[in-house]
Amino acid sequence: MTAPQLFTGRDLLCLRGGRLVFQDLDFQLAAGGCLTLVGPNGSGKSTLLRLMAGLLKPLRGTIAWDGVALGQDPEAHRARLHYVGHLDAVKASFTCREMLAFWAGLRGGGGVDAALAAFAIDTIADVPGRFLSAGQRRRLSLARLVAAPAPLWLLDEPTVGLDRASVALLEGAIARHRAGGGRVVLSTHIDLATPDGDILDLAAFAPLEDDEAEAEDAA
Ligand SMILES: Nc1ncnc2c1ncn2[C@@H]1O[C@H](COP(=O)(O)OP(=O)(O)OP(=O)(O)O)[C@@H](O)[C@H]1O
Repeated sequence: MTAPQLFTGRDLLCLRGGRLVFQDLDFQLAAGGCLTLVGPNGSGKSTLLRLMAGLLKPLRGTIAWDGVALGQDPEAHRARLHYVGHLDAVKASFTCREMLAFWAGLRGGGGVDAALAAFAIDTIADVPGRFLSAGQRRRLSLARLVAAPAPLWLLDEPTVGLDRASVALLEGAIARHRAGGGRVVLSTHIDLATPDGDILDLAAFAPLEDDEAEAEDAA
């Protein structure tokens, strides 16, 4: 029997702006898994998601996919993930359908109609980005997860701006992704249904005052 492929972080320590954000942090995520990052403002949830995406590097520790450190094959890692951050990269002049077709084209996916349906934006498929409400823009940003499948979803506060019905649509999309072996890491300040998922509380990895002073000296 072969060992399951794991997405792992070991002994992570991260500085931002010369300040220690978290230390001694480990995580592990198997196929079909979901990891929910919680913790107070500034505890490092967005920072950890950016490390997982390969957009930032830890000062110490290693993040690896199936035992291969992200730095060894950054292109392969970029190709396997979708990162949805706080900003919705929606073009003002593109309709929802055009935007999804553009994203799908970039990633070799073709599920535009499925993506429109998954986030109930089929009724506004031909509305240009400039006319979308905040919640509609967010739904469009999330729909690209479905338009161009990728094994790893990294979602930074994906529910911001969503109404209750849209939160339920997101929960459904995450459940289907996981059922197909996909992995999800998300940060949230609200309860999101992620059955059998794991929770990582960033508050548990906050530096002690002495550690902070040391990090500032070292930076
Ligand atoms: N670009 C940056 N330069 C310097 N420091 C930063 C930068 N971005 C974030 N930080 C700092 O890193 C720490 C962690 O921020 P981060 O955004 O990861 O927290 P968070 O847990 O996602 O917070 P929130 O719940 O408010 O979204 C904070 O102290 C923040 O001030």
